[in-house]
Amino acid sequence: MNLGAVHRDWLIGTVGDSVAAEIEEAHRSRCIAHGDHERWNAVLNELPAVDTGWSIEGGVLVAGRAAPKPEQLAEALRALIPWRKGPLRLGGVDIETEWHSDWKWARIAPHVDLSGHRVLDVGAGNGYFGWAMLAAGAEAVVGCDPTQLFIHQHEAISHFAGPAPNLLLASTLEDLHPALNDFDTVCSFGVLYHRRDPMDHLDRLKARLRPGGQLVLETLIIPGEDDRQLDPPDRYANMRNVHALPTVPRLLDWLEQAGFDAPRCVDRTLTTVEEQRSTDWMPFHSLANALDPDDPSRTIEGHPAPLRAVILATRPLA
Ligand SMILES: Nc1ncnc2c1ncn2[C@@H]1O[C@H](C[S@+](CC[C@H]([NH3+])C(=O)[O-])CC(=O)[O-])[C@@H](O)[C@H]1O
Repeated sequence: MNLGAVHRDWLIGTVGDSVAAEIEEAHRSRCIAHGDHERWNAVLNELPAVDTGWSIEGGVLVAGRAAPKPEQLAEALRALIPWRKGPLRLGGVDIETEWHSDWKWARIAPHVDLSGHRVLDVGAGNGYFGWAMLAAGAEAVVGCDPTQLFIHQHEAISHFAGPAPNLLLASTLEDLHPALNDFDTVCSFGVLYHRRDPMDHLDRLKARLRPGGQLVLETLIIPGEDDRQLDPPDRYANMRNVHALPTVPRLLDWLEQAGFDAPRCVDRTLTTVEEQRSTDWMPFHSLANALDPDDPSRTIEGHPAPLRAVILATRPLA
């Protein structure tokens, strides 16, 4: 899994030849380390050649002209299930993803100016938001995500979209090459609560920003105006890997402690079973299975149901 020419050229122009080669090699070796890589790669190699191009239409990422045999293409793309982030239309095939990621983006976009920005999207999934960010004027988006399936999905999307400065590197934030820094905007959507040490995550996000750059943080919170956090002792909404969930005041306090300027909350929204749901393209359990059937304001473990906040903050100039 090498990077496309546009992605390699962008890296070379940003970090130089030898570091770009190191980044590409780390990406390749992480992708091929997965036991399903050969199977996923075979799908990518069989994708039909179509006219490329992309646009976002009513929140749907539409990539590539309609393929001549849509049923065959749909069958091929099903081999990359579960499709979580979208909605997508690839080569004319509609992929109803688990998440209406366009709804999340609609809550974030009015508050951020990405014009001409180099953006880092941490935990980018299949890179859906990268396209939305390019459409909003970003110059280039570098996503990182350690989940190899999502990298293969990004390859499939890029096959139809054609060359674009929406890179997706197979890496955690912690392992991302140190030369990838000085971003104008760093985004972390849906990642903080998966980290055992939220302060460490915030420090790492700050380190990737240029002085004066903006952080856009989206994460699960709990309701309340007091300074508190929930540390789920076991699962939260069926997920094993959820750690601290703060109130907004506690979250803003974390950002101040991490040395960000002017942290502020611009949105709080309950996640609905319309926004996150099982579909033909993500046929496993989803949010509806994680809520108490008698009281959907609670998770099945008895915690407050998923509530998400969007926070903006700035890395100080000095
Ligand atoms: N250490 C890490 N570094 C980077 N990525 C990580 C790490 N650990 C996990 N991930 C990745 O973070 C993503 C979390 S999902 C949010 C996706 C998108 N942002 C969204 O907002 O829809 C959660 C959700 O669906 O809410 C997954 O793709 C992981 O592989």
